[in-house]
Amino acid sequence: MHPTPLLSLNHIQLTRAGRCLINDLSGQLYPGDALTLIGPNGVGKSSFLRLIAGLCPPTQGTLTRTANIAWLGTDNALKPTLTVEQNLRLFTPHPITALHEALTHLALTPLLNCPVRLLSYGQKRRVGLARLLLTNAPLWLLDEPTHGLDAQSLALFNTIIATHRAQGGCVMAASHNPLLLPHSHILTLGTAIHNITPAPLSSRLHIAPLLPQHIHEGPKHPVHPFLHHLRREFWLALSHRRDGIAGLGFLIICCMLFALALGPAPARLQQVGPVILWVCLLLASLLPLERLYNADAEDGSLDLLRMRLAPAFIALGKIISHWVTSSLPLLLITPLMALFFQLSLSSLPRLILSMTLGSLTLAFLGGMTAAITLGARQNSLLLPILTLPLMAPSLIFGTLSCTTPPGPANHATLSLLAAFFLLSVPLCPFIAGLSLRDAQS
Ligand SMILES: Nc1ncnc2c1ncn2[C@@H]1O[C@H](COP(=O)(O)OP(=O)(O)OP(=O)(O)O)[C@@H](O)[C@H]1O
Repeated sequence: MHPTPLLSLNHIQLTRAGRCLINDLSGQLYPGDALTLIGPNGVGKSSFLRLIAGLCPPTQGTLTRTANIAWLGTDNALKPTLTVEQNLRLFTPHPITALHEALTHLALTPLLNCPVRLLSYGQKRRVGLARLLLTNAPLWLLDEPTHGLDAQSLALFNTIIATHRAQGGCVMAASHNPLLLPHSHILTLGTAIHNITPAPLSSRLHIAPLLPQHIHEGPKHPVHPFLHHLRREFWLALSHRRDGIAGLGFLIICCMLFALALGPAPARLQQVGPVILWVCLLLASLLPLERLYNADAEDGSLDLLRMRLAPAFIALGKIISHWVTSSLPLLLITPLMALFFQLSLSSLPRLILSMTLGSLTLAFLGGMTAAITLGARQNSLLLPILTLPLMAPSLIFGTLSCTTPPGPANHATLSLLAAFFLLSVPLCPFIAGLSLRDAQS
């Protein structure tokens, strides 16, 4: 029986920025195969890999993958403040034995507890390669995988590639070195006709034609990828506690300054207090939004997330974790802040309910605008300019709900506030997802 191809390309065309990079490319890759993409700078090697990874759609043609993919881009998708072990556990929790095995294969065991910011370029690349071993995905897509590696690391790289192929895996790599992967098909980009040059027959004979059931897929993850994503986001937010502390500091100082400026006039303080609290919460919650997608986009993690989850779910996970780690602590200290404005105890439940609804709406709107402005220069300016006007209706009804006496009018303002929130729940992650997809492709 003939093995099933892991990847089939059928008359693929790829155009970027109006330039045709690939035209009418067809071919298949089977278990054990390797393909090296070569060609001068800017010819489309990375773009082609992104196309195979599903990060960039073909202009024409169809692509069929029968195997999961593992991705190593030009960035290693590593968080500088986390250790090697924490970075490797960030995307998927692996059994400790698998992790140690991967680290041993890449001679990284002594660096297990070292923060990634202290590693050299080549050591970071080796951590990126270790992540490949942990994915258990049969199809590896590698962009300049050996960049920065010394002779010893190159030998380790060759060993893991050979082992992966012998186990029925398949490797596709962009490189300026056509000899990077031994016995590899070669695809030279930048020529008028793109053909995959087959590897020499003799070199392919020693690769056993493994059947798909022989592909090493490893254990399936027990928890849904969205829960992994949420877990990762909470973990990262906790490791960036400074952002949360900055928001708390901002809220406390602003409320204190307003209370001092207004002076000891209880009636005035009670009248404007809820409005000031509302505005301060809004501004404090905006502070960490700029980093929501930027950090992951810059280090290549967003590409890895895209391969596991639909973009709308990436946005949803980030919005939830942003609200829990940034806005919830602000809400929890609201009763204390209310003391500055001498607000009565009886007014607190309404104030907290309206601020909760408002901060949730802001998290969803901010999650959407942060995705829309991703990649834009000056996005730290654009973000509040886009978000704050969208928040205006919630701000108006939120502050009204705190200042109107209990009754039908008050219920109406709270209901409208809740309606804005409910509207933002499906709409904002959806729009954010579209923006993330566009920003990456
Ligand atoms: N997001 C994008 N939007 C539009 N055009 C892009 C985008 N990314 C890359 N390009 C263009 O696509 C072309 C191919 O780029 P790509 O990065 O795929 O080349 P490459 O062969 O990998 O280059 P290198 O060897 O320098 O890494 C270039 O002309 C580049 O300007």
